[in-house]
Amino acid sequence: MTTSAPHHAVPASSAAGRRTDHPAIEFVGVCKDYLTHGEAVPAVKSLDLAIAQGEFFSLLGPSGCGKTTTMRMIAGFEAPTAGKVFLDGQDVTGVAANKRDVNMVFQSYALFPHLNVLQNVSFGLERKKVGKAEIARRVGEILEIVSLTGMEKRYQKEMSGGQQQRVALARALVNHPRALLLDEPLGALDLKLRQQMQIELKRIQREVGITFVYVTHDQGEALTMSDRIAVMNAGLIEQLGTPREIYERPATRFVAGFIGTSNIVAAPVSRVEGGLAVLDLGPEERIVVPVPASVPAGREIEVSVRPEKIDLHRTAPQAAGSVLAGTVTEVVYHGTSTNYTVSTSTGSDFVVFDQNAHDAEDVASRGERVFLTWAPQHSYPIGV
Ligand SMILES: Nc1ncnc2c1ncn2[C@@H]1O[C@H](COP(=O)(O)OP(=O)(O)OP(=O)(O)O)[C@@H](O)[C@H]1O
Repeated sequence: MTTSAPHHAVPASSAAGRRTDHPAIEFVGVCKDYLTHGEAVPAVKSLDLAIAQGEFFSLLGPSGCGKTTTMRMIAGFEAPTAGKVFLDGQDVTGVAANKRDVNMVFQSYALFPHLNVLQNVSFGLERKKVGKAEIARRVGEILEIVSLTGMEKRYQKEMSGGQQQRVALARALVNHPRALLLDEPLGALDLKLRQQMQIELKRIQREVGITFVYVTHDQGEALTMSDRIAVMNAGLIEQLGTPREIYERPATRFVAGFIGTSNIVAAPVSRVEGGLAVLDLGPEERIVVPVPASVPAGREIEVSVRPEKIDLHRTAPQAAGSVLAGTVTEVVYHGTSTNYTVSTSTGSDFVVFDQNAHDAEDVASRGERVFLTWAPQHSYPIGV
């Protein structure tokens, strides 16, 4: 096993009883090329990343962006073409997968069909020759955490998909790995069960205190469960932050478009007043957005605003912030909200989510002229 001097220090914390001054997982200048038909094709390009002890960390991005490759390099199933991988401050770049003390959970549960729940979860500990009483204690504890107490005698075919995934989780957690890697583990479940399991997974992670690295292309899933998210695109991290930071302040156009729905307008700054840029779009139409002092009048910027931040009016409003006029082209009733598409003079269609808190006669109809307003702090410039 190759080891190096401790890498660099972060505040001490504990995960599964482990105390260390290092990130649970760290990538330094990691690149991964795959050799395809004699040609090196980059899958991960220069990744620097530190995942804290006990963190629920998600890698989020579209198909082919390099999420699974990144995960496989943590597990040791792939070796980086360049750079180093550290676990708890220890250089594991050349260490075999079975010596890394990380476990993986996949979409397919890969349970032993001829073993019951108890036997499936005990299997790894028995192979490690852990004592019978200790196995019973640890298995009992983990089955309680994943809410499977009472199902010890069941076989795979006698359980629902969600229950099978809990067994797979219990089996992966029972020997207290340094980190648990989860690759789209809820992909096979239907929507309702998936949403239940998202909340359950977060609770389980909090209870066991083990670092979870979660791979998904589902932004809702990542926003619901993660402490932090790395949004990946074409082998690079586009943005790394808390769910709120990623959603409220997408750093790039890609992130703004990939996470939720964004309305984006590009226009020159007419003037800057007290930290707010005003983009005049017509006699009564303007966008008002906070900008840093470095943005001068005359510069074209892209401004983004989320659909739920916009108020829709059927008569011209008196508003201090942004005002746009437009025509409703689409009205879709969603139960909790009505979603409007509004064609505006900016050349972009705007999407507005209107909470259904008012009477049915207040709903605007297709073809109607409407006004959109939102507060300055609810829009932000992209990449400024
Ligand atoms: N073994 C391999 N050989 C050659 N190319 C590969 C191999 N594995 C992955 N790739 C390529 O590397 C890139 C990243 O793949 P990766 O599986 O990491 O993406 P992903 O984000 O996990 O995608 P998905 O969500 O579809 O699983 C893709 O372009 C993929 O085609």
